[in-house]
Amino acid sequence: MTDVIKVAVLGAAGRMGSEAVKAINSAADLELVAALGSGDPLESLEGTGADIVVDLTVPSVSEANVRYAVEHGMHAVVGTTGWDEEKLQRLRDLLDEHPETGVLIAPNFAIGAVLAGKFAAAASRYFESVEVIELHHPNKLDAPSGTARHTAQLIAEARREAGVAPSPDATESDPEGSRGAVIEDVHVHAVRLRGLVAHEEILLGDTGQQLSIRHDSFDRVSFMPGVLLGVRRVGSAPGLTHGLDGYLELD
Ligand SMILES: NC(=O)C1=CN([C@@H]2O[C@H](COP(=O)(O)OP(=O)(O)OC[C@H]3O[C@@H](n4cnc5c(N)ncnc54)[C@H](O)[C@@H]3O)[C@@H](O)[C@H]2O)C=CC1
Ligand SMILES: O=C(O)C1=N[C@H](C(=O)O)C[C@H](O)C1
Repeated sequence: MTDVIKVAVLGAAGRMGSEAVKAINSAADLELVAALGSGDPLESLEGTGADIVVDLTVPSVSEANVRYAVEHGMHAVVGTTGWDEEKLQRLRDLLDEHPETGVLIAPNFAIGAVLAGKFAAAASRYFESVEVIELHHPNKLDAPSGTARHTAQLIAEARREAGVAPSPDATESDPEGSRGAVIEDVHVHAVRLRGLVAHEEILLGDTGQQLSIRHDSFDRVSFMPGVLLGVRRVGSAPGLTHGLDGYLELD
């Protein structure tokens, strides 16, 4: 019989954390050994024997949580947003000092969202224009979403490699910022609407045609297979993996 993986969830009372607790409790090969909320010190992890920390908290604390895990010999699976290039580089530097440890930073755990990003990047080489729209519930703290940022970066990278120019745009005046955020030359628009969960649409346009690639998470259970995949894989994937696609055979 293979060993059971011991898992600690940070942000366990949150929307994602509470789903993750249920998913881990339902998996025969995983054991939930700690479920921490905002009042609980990280030191409560001591003595739990946790192999993996799952971070589903808020952007302001996620980096410190992951550093603590790595420095205490635990792998980490991270869904929390806010991991910009500076934070990622600091994490790579830390992992260089802990070469056995794995960290997965997953902007989106839903397989459909991962595929939408990959498909959009591939398609964006063949279209003159591309823009990203993300749509979420109004309780979301950050905008644009981590997923939309990641998608824009994948698109920008694919277009750079293919020598595609930035999308044409004749806008001369936009005092209210109607054209959205610009992430590596890709415009990203954020909608917050009661009733929504997590949605992303990538619009690709060229003369006489448009391609739309859309993903909808209607329920947070959509993220759980990805969380469980991360938990099962991170211990055998040392270093930093940015994006769940790093654990999938998609290329
Ligand atoms: N990667 C993915 O697939 C997904 C990522 N997310 C991201 O995950 C994060 C959490 O999202 P939600 O669950 O919707 O938010 P939420 O606000 O419902 O949950 C966050 C929880 O973290 C707790 N918390 C805050 N500081 C803490 C600390 N120091 N230690 C432990 N717990 C702490 C809060 O009290 C709260 O219960 C966000 O950054 C969100 O964007 C959300 C959905 C999917
Ligand atoms: O806050 C959310 O809800 C979500 N956050 C992640 C993001 O910012 O991309 C993932 C998903 O979109 C849901």
